[in-house]
Amino acid sequence: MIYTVTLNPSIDYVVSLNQMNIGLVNRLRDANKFPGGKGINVSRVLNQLNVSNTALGFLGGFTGKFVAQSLDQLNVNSNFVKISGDTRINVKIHAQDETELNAKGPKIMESELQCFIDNFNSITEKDIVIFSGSIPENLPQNLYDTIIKKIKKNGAQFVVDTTGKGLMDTLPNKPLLIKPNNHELGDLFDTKVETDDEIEYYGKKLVELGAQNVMISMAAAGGMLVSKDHVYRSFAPKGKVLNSVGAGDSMLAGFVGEYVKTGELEQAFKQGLACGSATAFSLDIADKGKIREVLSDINVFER
Ligand SMILES: Nc1ncnc2c1ncn2[C@@H]1O[C@H](COP(=O)(O)OP(=O)(O)OP(=O)(O)O)[C@@H](O)[C@H]1O
Ligand SMILES: O=P(O)(O)OC[C@@]1(O)O[C@H](CO)[C@@H](O)[C@@H]1O
Repeated sequence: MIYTVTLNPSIDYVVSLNQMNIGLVNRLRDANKFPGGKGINVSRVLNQLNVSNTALGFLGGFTGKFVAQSLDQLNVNSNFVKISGDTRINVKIHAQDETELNAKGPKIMESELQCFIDNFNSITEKDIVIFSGSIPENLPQNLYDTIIKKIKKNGAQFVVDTTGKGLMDTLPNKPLLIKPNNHELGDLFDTKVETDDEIEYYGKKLVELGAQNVMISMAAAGGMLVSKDHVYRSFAPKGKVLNSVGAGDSMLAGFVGEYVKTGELEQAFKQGLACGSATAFSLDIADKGKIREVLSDINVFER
C-alpha cells in the first residue's frame, strides 16, 4: 500500500482576477475551492493513475469536513485523525502573477499526534510512505525523520518532498525519491543553481548522500532525474497554464505511480512530467484524460 502524509491539509481557495490592486477592493472573476495539501494532491493523482493509496494526516472543524467530504466524492481512501482545531484555508491568487497565501494551520494536541503515529505500527516492507508539505508549527520539526526511522525498521520505503535541513536529515535513510525544485536544490547547498550541469552536479551530491532518486522540477523548464546510474532530462511541453499549484505534487505522484507498476525509471520520470504539466494546464489537479493527452508530448533523453 502507498500512504500519503499531509500533516497540514488545506482548503485551497483559488481566485482569479485580471489585476490585483493592493490596498483597494478587488472584484474576482472566478473563485473555486479544492481539497489541498501536498500529500492530498499526491493521493488524488495516484487515484487518477489507478494506484491504490491511503491519505493520512489531521483534519478538523468545518474546513476539515469540506476536505473529508471532497475526498469521499473523489473516491480517495483516507484515514485522517480528527482534531479539535480548524483545518486551514490557503488562498491562491491568479492575477498578473500567481501569489499564494498559506495559513499556519491548527495546533495539534499530543493525543492527536499519538493517534497519527499509531498508523505506522503495522507498516510492512511492501509499503511506501510519501511525506510532503509543511509540518504544523507546534509539532516537532523533525517529525518526518522520527517516523521514517520507525518505518525503516519494518523495511518500508519512503519518499519525501520537503526542504532544507528537514530534507537533508532523511537522506541517510535512503529515500526512494526526493523532489526538490531547482531553487530548493540550490538552497540545500547554500548556492544558486542555474545551468543543467549545475543541477546535475548537485543532484548527484544528493544521491551520494543517500537519495535513491532525485527528481528536480523546474516549472516551465521541465525536469531532471538523477539516480546512481542515470541522468535523464526533459523539457516541459507548451500549453496554457491555468493553475500550477500542485504541479510538483502531481509530478511526484506520476513518478511513484508508474514506478510501482513497472520499476522503470525513465518511464516513471516521463509519467511524472506528464502529471506535472497536466496539472499546470488544469484549474484543479489533473484528471486522467489530461494526463494521457500531455504524456504523448513528453520527450525524455539521457544526458
Ligand atoms: N508552466 C508550466 N508549463 C509546463 N509544465 C509545467 C509548468 N509548471 C510546472 N510544470 C511541470 O510540473 C513540474 C513541477 O512543477 P514545479 O517545478 O513548479 O514544482 P514545484 O515547485 O514543486 O511546485 P508546487 O509546489 O506548486 O507543486 C515541472 O517540472 C514541469 O514538468
Ligand atoms: O504550506 P505547505 O504545506 O508547504 O503547502 C501547502 C500547499 O501550498 O501545497 C499544495 C501545492 O503543492 C497546496 O495544495 C497547498 O495549499
